[in-house]
Amino acid sequence: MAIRPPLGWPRILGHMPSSSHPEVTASGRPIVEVAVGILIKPDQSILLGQRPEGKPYAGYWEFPGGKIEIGETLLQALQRELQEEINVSINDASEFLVIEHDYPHAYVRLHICLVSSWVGEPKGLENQALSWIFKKDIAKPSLEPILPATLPILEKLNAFLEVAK
Ligand SMILES: Nc1nc2c([nH]c(=O)n2[C@H]2C[C@H](O)[C@@H](COP(=O)(O)OP(=O)(O)OP(=O)(O)O)O2)c(=O)[nH]1
Repeated sequence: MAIRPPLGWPRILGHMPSSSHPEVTASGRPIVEVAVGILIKPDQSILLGQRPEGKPYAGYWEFPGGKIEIGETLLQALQRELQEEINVSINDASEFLVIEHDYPHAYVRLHICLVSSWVGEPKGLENQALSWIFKKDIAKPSLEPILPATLPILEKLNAFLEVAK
């Protein structure tokens, strides 16, 4: 797993990570670019959702988000995924982390964004369960199982919130 901060990237999330010729790993696997949103309330609780039936790792907890389509900016992909999955609309987000993970089903690059303001009450439009996690539980939520690449995000977020307080 590789973790790197998105230093020097435009804060407006205006870049287009997906292309018709995706980047490939050293072993030739295409890199799937994914937009991930961490909804965070003023009390610093955050939203997790359970992956719906029919997807790889169904039932695992994750942050809302999904694959970035060709020609979409990161912000556009995040706006679309949050609307489709949890019925909220957003105008802005800030990049937090980029993480890559090699799953059996795909090699993914997660563009993780913090979302502190949205319109609408989050609701699982794909029949998925949603759960708010209190700040004190972010490092080790009691929800199980959690997607392998999502666990280090929770640890990084917890460390970030500790430093930022
Ligand atoms: N949304 C999301 N995806 C994550 C997280 N952690 C993690 O490893 N992933 C992986 C799982 C998937 O391989 C990939 C997201 O793809 P997806 O299958 O959910 O995307 P999608 O909603 O566009 O799905 P579809 O159109 O193929 O049905 O990223 C996370 O916290 N949130």
